[in-house]
Amino acid sequence: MSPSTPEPANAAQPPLLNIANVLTMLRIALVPLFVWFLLLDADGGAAGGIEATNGGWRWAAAGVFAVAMITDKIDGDLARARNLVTDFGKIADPIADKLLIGAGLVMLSILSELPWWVTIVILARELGVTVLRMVVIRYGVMPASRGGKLKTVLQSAGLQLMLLPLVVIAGWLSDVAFWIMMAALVVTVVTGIDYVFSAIRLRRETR
Ligand SMILES: O=P(O)(O)OC[C@H](O)CO
Repeated sequence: MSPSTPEPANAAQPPLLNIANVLTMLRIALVPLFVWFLLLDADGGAAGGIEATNGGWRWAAAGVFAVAMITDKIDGDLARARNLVTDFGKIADPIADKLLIGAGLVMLSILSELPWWVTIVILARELGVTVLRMVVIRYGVMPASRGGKLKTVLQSAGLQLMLLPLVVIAGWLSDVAFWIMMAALVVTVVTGIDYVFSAIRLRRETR
């Protein structure tokens, strides 16, 4: 897990309104739609809760999630290939990922498909790293590390599988989804600690 390399804030920046940043904002805009589709699919469950009916809306929610995660890959690639990397993008991109993945985790816990403790540990790390980024912004921008990117890939893959009505397709895929989510949990915690060291380094280097 290599630590992220803190970067001093860029003086000369590409225009803020560029295709990579627009895709990031689109990803944020897809979050309410994704949650709405999951709610449309849900029905009254045991003990007054709600549970998935695994109907068409669930497929639609899984589709919106897939589209949003594809924009994550595309905006990163575009930003690097066309020199569109901005400080705004470095901060907004991880936030967009966290909103989408956070919404997915909370919804799966509400639907009793993911233990709340998994959701809480991941959300605590994501919130902590976001706050840390804001706190150290006066020293420079702390971009996503390679470990952080791996964490997002594992979280997205686990969530994407869990969002598909796997019980209907093949039960064993539920186990695969669960273990990917456990791997995501471990990488989430380890990279969270790694960012703390990165922030300390960034502060030391710019003092
Ligand atoms: O580990 P973080 O918090 O920097 O997030 C990583 C991003 O989601 C990668 O796109």
